[in-house]
Amino acid sequence: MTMALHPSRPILIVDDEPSILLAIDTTLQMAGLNHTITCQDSRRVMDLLADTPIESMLLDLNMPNVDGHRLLDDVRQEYPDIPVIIVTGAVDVETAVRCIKAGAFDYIVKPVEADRLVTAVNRAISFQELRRENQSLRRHMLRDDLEHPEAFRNIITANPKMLTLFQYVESIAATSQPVLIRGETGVGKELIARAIHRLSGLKGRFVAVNAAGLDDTIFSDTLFGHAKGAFTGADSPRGGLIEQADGGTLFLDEIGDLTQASQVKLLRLLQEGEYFALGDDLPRSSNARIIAATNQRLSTLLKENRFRKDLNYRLQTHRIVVPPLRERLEDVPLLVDHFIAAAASSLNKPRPSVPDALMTLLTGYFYPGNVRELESMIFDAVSRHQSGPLSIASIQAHIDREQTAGGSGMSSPAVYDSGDPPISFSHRLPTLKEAAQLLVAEAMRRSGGNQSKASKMLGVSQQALSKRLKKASD
Ligand SMILES: Nc1ncnc2c1ncn2[C@@H]1O[C@H](COP(=O)(O)OP(=O)(O)OP(=O)(O)O)[C@@H](O)[C@H]1O
Repeated sequence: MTMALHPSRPILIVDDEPSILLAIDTTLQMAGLNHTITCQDSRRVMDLLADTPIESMLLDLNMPNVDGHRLLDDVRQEYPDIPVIIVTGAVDVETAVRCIKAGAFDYIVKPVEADRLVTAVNRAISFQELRRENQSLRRHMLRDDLEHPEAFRNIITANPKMLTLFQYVESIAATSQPVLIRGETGVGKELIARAIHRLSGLKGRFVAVNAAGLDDTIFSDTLFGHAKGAFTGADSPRGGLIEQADGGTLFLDEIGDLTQASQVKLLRLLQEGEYFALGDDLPRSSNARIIAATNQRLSTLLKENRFRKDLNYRLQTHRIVVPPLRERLEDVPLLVDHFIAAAASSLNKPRPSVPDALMTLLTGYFYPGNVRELESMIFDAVSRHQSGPLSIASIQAHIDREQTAGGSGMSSPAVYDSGDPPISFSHRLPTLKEAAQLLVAEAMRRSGGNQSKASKMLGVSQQALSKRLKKASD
């Protein structure tokens, strides 16, 4: 029987003397702290930390090459969350004070007493558990600020902007005014629209219509229905989707694609609550609440006279902008977990684990197709999965394809290519923050996920790159 590893992340022991490494390791193992890594060469420590998330660290001070003081400073700077316990032969008070001032978690003098060592390490583990619990509580507290968190249960996020957006949704859900939801493709606009409907108290149905590519006749027929004989083949009258949304919500997706004629009809519906079925002169009335969505910039369409000002004005009462996934990369690990569980259950497979390198790749990607793209990458990877951790291959191949093809061609704000010239932008320039994320993602892709190579390409230290990737995934 294999024993469970404790703690879940390893304890790193750094000392240049093999006999001391062995003694400390054995003491910890005997106390049930069996998840350890030992390192005799202090020059390797920062690389090791970049590759492996650790729980806590035991650090000798007097070592050749990089001494413990310098390492303590570097670790505190790059990984301030890791508790560092100094284990040293130096008994003088000044050294101890200097280490504690530099941020050491504890200070133990050699020869090491087993009890003292085990207590210190256990304290560091409890400290880490408390810190993680705090983080998770903070996430929940943000949700606790909501009156009806259950309305958003299928929207996975820990992003403060999204949670503020949920609060706004709660405050406007019960009004009868239209709502306009903007955001790139696949960010979850329809999920938000459904949450609004759930919170609205409306008894009718939620009916979704996608206006993309519909000419005025098809749009009108789909939405408003037709009278008998309205056109060839209209042998009997038929109600449109607006009838099905009576007393409920009509979700009109891709309204930026509406023809001018359809825009006039939508405006009438919004202003008067009236519409005409095709081939009918008598107006009918509707009490459906309208939620419209678009992934286009209406300001651009307005300037180009492709969207009516009066319609835009009518839609502006309640506006919601859903941030793209690349601006809330902290959601990626949560979404990955969620989609892996969903995919494993729908494909009737055991849940594979996610290797760190895969998570690093995923948290450095630009996501032109946002959450939908992540969802389909994960489903694809799980469906190909045989055994062991989830393979990086299909996801890496997807990212490579997207990047060499210059994005998905959807509403990708920046399209770039791995050949020369290296970067070209489509609809708008990315912000500096986006451009930095883009470069990091590209370097990680070109280096096959190798941080050391990627950091050289980017001209930053591996620690700086690792910090950036970690920040994105925390
Ligand atoms: N935060 C989220 N948590 C879980 N699933 C999500 C989240 N956001 C989006 N999804 C999933 O991603 C997919 C796309 O979401 P949705 O259709 O709501 O996006 P959209 O912005 O309306 O896209 P489009 O503009 O292309 O119509 C859906 O399968 C949805 O369930």
